[in-house]
Amino acid sequence: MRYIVIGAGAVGGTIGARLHQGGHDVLLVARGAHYEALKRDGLRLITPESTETLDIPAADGPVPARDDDVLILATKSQDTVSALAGWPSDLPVACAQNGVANERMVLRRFDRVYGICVWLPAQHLEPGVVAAHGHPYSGLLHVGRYPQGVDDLAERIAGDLGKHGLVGLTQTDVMRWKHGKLLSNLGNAVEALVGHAPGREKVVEVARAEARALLDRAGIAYSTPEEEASLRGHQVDVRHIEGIARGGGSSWQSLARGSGSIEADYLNGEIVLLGRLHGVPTPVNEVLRREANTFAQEKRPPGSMPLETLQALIDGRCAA
Ligand SMILES: NC(=O)C1=CN([C@@H]2O[C@H](COP(=O)(O)OP(=O)(O)OC[C@H]3O[C@@H](n4cnc5c(N)ncnc54)[C@H](OP(=O)(O)O)[C@@H]3O)[C@@H](O)[C@H]2O)C=CC1
Ligand SMILES: CC(C)(CO)C(=O)C(=O)O
Repeated sequence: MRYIVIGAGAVGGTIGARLHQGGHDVLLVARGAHYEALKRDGLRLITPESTETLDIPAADGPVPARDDDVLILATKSQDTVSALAGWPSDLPVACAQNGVANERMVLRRFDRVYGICVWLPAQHLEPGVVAAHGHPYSGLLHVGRYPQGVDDLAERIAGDLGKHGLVGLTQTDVMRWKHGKLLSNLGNAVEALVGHAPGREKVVEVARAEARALLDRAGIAYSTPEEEASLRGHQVDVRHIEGIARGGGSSWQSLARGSGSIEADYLNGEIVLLGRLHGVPTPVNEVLRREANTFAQEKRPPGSMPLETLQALIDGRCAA
């Protein structure tokens, strides 16, 4: 089997590197300066244990497909549709992404779709260089067929992911795990806006409570942090890699790179969408979605909004 990792950034780069180290055939798909660096110098993976430069083939777009290809999609959700353009729709696609919208978007064009719930703290440091902060494993990945079930390919993908540096598990209800992860990722926008300001956890908790109430009302199941933690256990302890200040999670990194877009429409925005579908107001997640998008569009630095400003915007919206 050949794993084609589309979007070989923080998560995709780490997954591609770990699969390659586990002895699998891997192709990394990237673009711009990152692609040029991968092609010229290989992928440098920095972990708490070691730094290795891996010679993994790279491409900057679709290549002639093989029967045994599996696409691992690891772009931000806003790039899902464009990143898959040109890839044959008879290939299986596994979405190693946050949020719960990707699998459905992909299923419009591809009939074999898998969800991967990704617990893998990682950072795309510069072109060609990725850091994965988990120790002793870089990440825990739950794999399942979308919308539900486990088939032979899901077993194979989980097994292959688990061969080197990652923990791969199958789940018959992978979207339940991804909804649990979505609740956790509602904090991404808060971190991107106010950084690690003391007291920010209160805002995050209000956003999560708003979302949990909505998921309950909509009858959507989600894994709990306790369930997740009991599986993750000590397998993915986040270590500060010497000499690398982590900064923040994936949304924080989008702002730090000045990429002009952020995943908020698919994280807090997923709650806003669901609220609209069910006629339930979601003022807290609405403000977080809107402000994160504004920050990204205006290329404002991460963490530069005072917590008091964010709190006042939320209070104002809740009172309206
Ligand atoms: N980083 C983390 O710690 C974690 C992230 N996640 C989730 O994983 C997913 C990926 O996040 P992350 O790895 O952080 O994101 P990154 O931005 O680091 O990586 C995504 C990569 O996809 C590339 N890309 C986008 N469109 C295309 C395209 N058409 N062709 C080729 N490459 C493309 C981007 O290129 P460019 O830079 O040019 O846009 C970027 O290099 C997200 O859903 C995120 O929420 C989940 C758990 C942890
Ligand atoms: C919080 C974290 C790192 C968990 O893996 C994540 O999901 C993200 O950065 O988006």
